[in-house]
Amino acid sequence: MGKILTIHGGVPLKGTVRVGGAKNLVPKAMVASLLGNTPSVLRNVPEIKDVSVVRSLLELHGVNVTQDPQTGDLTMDPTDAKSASNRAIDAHAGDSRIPILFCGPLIHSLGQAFIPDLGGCRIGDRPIDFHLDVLREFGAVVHKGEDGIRISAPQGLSGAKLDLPYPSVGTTEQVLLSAVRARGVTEVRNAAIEPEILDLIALLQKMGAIISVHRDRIIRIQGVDELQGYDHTALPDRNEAASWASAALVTKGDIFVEDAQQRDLTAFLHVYRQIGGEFEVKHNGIRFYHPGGELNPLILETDVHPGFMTDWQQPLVVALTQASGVSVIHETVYENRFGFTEALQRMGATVQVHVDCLGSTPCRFGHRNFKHSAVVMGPVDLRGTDVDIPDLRGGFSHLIAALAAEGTSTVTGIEIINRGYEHFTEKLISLGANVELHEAGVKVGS
Ligand SMILES: CC(=O)N[C@H]1[C@@H](OP(=O)(O)OP(=O)(O)OC[C@H]2O[C@@H](n3ccc(=O)[nH]c3=O)[C@H](O)[C@@H]2O)O[C@H](CO)[C@@H](O)[C@@H]1O
Ligand SMILES: C=C(OP(=O)(O)O)C(=O)O
Repeated sequence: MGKILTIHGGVPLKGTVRVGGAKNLVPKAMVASLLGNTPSVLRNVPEIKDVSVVRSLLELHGVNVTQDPQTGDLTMDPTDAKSASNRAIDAHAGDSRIPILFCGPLIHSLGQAFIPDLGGCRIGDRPIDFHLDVLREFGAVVHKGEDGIRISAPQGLSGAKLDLPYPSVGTTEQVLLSAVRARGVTEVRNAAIEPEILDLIALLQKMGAIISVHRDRIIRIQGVDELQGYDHTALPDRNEAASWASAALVTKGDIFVEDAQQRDLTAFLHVYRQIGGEFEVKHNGIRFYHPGGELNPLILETDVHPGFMTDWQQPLVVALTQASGVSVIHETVYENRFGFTEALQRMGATVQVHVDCLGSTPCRFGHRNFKHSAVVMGPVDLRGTDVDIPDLRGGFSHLIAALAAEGTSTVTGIEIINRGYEHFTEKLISLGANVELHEAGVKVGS
């Protein structure tokens, strides 16, 4: 039986939380360790589900993974890498999106890869066509089976000239992790340039990779025969930081987010200030707080970096339910990221979702049946209710709405939160939240 979180709302969250290493970098950095011929050391590793899934997959492939009990730093030694049985790999079907990134490294070290069905948040169809297309351009052969995808490269991987249909984060990572040891030069146009991608490039550069980043989203990679292990400290999780910032605004609180980095949050901070949230950038983090008074509504579009990150959208929508007036949000990255607003409406929020592109940039989802724009009217008084967490950020949004609401909420599916927020309940309690966690009828923390 899963855990149940009971939330007694109405308490402003106040105090300090430290964000861990980025969920959207750390598991990929772990995959990169397979490319080296000596051990890699990864620091600032969060205790989240994707890390344990990738650790298990690395171990199945013969990588010796050890963790420092004090610091949590991971050492990954790939010198005895070996093929794993499809059946063992398939036990991780549906757990995470990261397995698709094993393709290049496994082909380089073992000649082939088997990829189980992917997991991740259900916020759209999330196809992997771009990934498979670029792998084919590198010379890989893709066999789609009932249980997963088998990829081989009888002639090895060769550099390619690529132009992505969209600056996909995962596909850009696929290109990097495949091209660094491919024969010859790769050039990728329309690449993603998110901070986590640049951190992955930094780490690959430490391994000996030859990579240059150019203007207009162009990345060039000169393949090399061998790479060494790396010693790298993961960048802090900007999405966790933005989530806590929204929590401060929604609960009328004051949260110091230790290790939050301004340079990775510029677009978020700009919007936060427009709404009427206050922040103070310090040498070791950022303080986020509600200054009192009314919040302002706004018009917002999510976009690829350096735009407003889609993973910030869901928690911020809760803050917009507290703004005085009408806000319009156009989600241009995922076609189905407003499902979470149904529970917000049950809590008293006024949110309408539309299939039209309600923004200045017509997106890939316009004139199709995707409810990818939202109109939010505020301010409203939120009231507690029962919620079942649908996905990572939608779940965080429900939790902060419940924390701000009048009355009690009962939350199931809380395990999903562990995909992106380490020690979540402990952090909430340290911020003064009035919550109780029950497991199979037993209270385990309050
Ligand atoms: C583990 C991880 O890092 N997850 C992040 C990563 O996801 P992920 O790497 O999956 O996201 P992508 O940037 O690839 O996806 C962006 C868009 O491209 C589409 N697409 C992508 C690949 C493909 O083969 N075909 C295709 O159509 C997707 O459906 C989506 O609509 O970047 C997203 C966008 O910043 C973030 O929200 C996720 O938190
Ligand atoms: C969409 C997200 O993650 P994933 O790509 O791992 O599903 C997220 O972190 O909000």
